[in-house]
Amino acid sequence: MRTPIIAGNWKMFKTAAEATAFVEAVKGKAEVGGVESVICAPFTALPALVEAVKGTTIRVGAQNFHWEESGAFTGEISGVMLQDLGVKYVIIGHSERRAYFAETDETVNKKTKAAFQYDLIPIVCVGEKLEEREAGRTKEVCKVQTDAALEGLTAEQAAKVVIAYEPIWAIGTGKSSTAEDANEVIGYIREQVAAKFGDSTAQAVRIQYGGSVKPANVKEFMSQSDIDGALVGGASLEPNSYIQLVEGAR
Ligand SMILES: O=C(CO)COP(=O)(O)O
Repeated sequence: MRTPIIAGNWKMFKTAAEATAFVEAVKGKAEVGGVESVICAPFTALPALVEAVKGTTIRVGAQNFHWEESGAFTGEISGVMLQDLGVKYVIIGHSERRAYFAETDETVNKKTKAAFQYDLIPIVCVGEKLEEREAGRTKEVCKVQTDAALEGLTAEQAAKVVIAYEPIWAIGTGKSSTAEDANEVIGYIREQVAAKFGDSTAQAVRIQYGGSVKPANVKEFMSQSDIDGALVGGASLEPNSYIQLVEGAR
């Protein structure tokens, strides 16, 4: 049995004070037995967030990091720094980072491997652009990105990775994939994990759907056989909406 995981990706929203106020509002509510609840915040809000979630089951994630432990990398944050704060998850290879910040399959792989050195659970994002979907290349793109991200991991590490399937055309557009389509692609991604690491690893890996998930549609996605949770942008920013997302994953 895979534990469902709802992760809010706050992107470039919320100050430290706003993050603390958010946790005060969702405490005890966005905590549902059998569902993992993770908030991925901007770096500057992480210390406040780690403090605020103490005594709750909510976990804290970052949205990026550098694979080197330290060095002359101006503006970067390393895994050991996140670990030091008490951060438990990190989003890797979000399509916005691939599109605007030169993230590649290679850097995604370096970061995915590095995450395990610092006890960070990677949430690895894959997904196709609109023109790739229209050209019938969705599965091919997801296979290439998944294979590249997981290259060089042990089966034991791969089993702990969370993969987020986020069709790029569905992000922030209000146009979500149908639950059936998302389930088909996610099932295919699981097959790729099985081909690389074996069946038991593939059965353990959690694969989320992301792209315009909201309280009104989360249950539909969660009712699908291969969808183990959601990575949510816009609808994770408001406390009541976030609570409903976590409740919807039960
Ligand atoms: O990019 C996303 C989560 O990482 C999805 O964003 P939206 O939920 O705002 O579509």
